[in-house]
Amino acid sequence: MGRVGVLLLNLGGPDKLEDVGPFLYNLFSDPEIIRLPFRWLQKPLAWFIASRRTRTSQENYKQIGGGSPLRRITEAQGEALKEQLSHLGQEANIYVGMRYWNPYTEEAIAQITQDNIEHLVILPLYPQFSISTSGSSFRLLEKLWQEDPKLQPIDYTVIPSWYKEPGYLQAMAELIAQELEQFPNPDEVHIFFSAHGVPKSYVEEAGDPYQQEIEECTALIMQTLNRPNVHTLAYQSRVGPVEWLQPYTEDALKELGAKGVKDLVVVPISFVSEHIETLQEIDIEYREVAEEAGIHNFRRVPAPNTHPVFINALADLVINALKNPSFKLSQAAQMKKRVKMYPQERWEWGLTTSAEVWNGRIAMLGFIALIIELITGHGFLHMIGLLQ
Ligand SMILES: C=CC1=C(C)c2cc3[nH]c(cc4nc(cc5[nH]c(cc1n2)c(C)c5CCC(=O)O)C(CCC(=O)O)=C4C)c(C)c3C=C
Ligand SMILES: [Fe+2]
Repeated sequence: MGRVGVLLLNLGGPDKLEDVGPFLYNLFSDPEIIRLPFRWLQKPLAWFIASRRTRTSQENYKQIGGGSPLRRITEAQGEALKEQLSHLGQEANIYVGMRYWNPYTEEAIAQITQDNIEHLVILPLYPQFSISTSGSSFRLLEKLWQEDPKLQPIDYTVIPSWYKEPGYLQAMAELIAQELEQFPNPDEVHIFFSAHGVPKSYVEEAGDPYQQEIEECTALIMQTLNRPNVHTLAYQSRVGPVEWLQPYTEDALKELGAKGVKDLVVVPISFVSEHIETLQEIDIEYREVAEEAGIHNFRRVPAPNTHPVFINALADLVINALKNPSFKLSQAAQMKKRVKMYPQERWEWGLTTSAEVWNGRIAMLGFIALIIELITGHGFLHMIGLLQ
C-alpha cells in the first residue's frame, strides 16, 4: 500500500480570549449551523450574533483557563493513534482538520497533497453523525475535492459515524464504572447521559440521524456497562430561540432533584475530548443547577481523550476502513437525504412558528440597519446607493 494518511476532523475552539469573536463568526457563518434563505444574509447575521455572544462566551472560556484545550487534546489523540497504528503494522501520517479554527481543514488538505498521500481515511472525532458537525465538515471537503484537481488521485474513504465501535463502547463503560466506584453505593447512582443538543427541526425536517444515533449509543453503552443503574438521556448547550431536542439537561436535572436523586454521574456523550461544554457547562453550570435541586453528590465522567482502549478503537476503525473503503464524501454529506427546507424557511401566514421566525429575522435586519446607521452616520439605503 502507498502512503497512508488519516484526517481527524473536529470543530476547533479558540486558543485564547481574543480568538473567541472570530471563532464564533466562523461558526455562525456556516449554513449548516444557521440556515438562511438568502446567502447574502449569512455573513451580516453571523457578525451580529457573534458580536452579541462574544462577551458571555469569553467569560466562559476565562473560567477554563482562557482558551479551549480542544486543539491540544486532538493533537495528542493524533499522536497516540499514529503510535497504535504503527504498533499494528500500519504506518500513517495523521492530520488534524478543524472546521472553525486553527488548524483549519483547508490547511490539513494542503499538507496532505504536499505529502503525496495516496490513501486517506477521513475520521470525524464525533461518534454520532449530525449535519451540524460531521456533515458540515464533509460538505466542506466535498467542495475542496470539486475545486482542486490535485485531490482527485487520492483514494479516500469516509467514516460517517462510529458510535457502535466496540472499543469506544468499552472505553465509555470503563470510564463510567471508574466514576461509579467513587460512590459508597455504586448501584444506586443515577447515570445521566448529556448529549449535545441540535435544533429539533434538524431531526424532524432535515432528517438528521443524530437523535436516533444518540439514543442507540446510550443503550449500547448501558448494555456494555452491564450494571443495574437507572439512567436518563438529556440534551445540553442550546443556543437561540428555536426549540432544540428535549429534554433539556437543565430541566432534567431539576426534575431528578425533585424526585429525590442525590447521587448522580454525568456522562458527556457527543464529544471525545474535554472542551468548554464539559469543563465549563457541565462542571460549573450544571453542577450548580444540580446542587440547587438537591443532588449533592454530582460527578462527571471524563471524556475519552487519549484513553488507550479508545485510541485502540480509533486504530481499528482506520484499519477496517483501509481494508473495506466504503463511503465517499458525496454519500456521507448526503446522510440527510430528505432535506428540502427547514420549516422556518417556508413562509406561512398566521400565528405560526414560521411567521414568528420571519418576523424575528426582519426585526434583526432592522436592528442591523440601525447599528450600521449609528456607526457610519449613513442609512442602509445610502450605503447601497439607493439614496443620495
Ligand atoms: C448554534 C448552533 C450550534 C449547534 C447546532 C451545535 C452543534 C454541536 N456542537 C458540537 C460540539 C462543539 N460545539 C462547540 C462550540 C460551540 N458550538 C456552538 C453552537 C452550536 N453547536 C457555539 C456557539 C459554540 C462556541 C462556544 C459557546 O459560545 O458556547 C465545540 C468547541 C468548544 C471549545 O472547546 O471551544 C464543540 C466540540 C456538537 C457535538 C454538536 C452537535 C451534535
Ligand atoms: Fe456546538
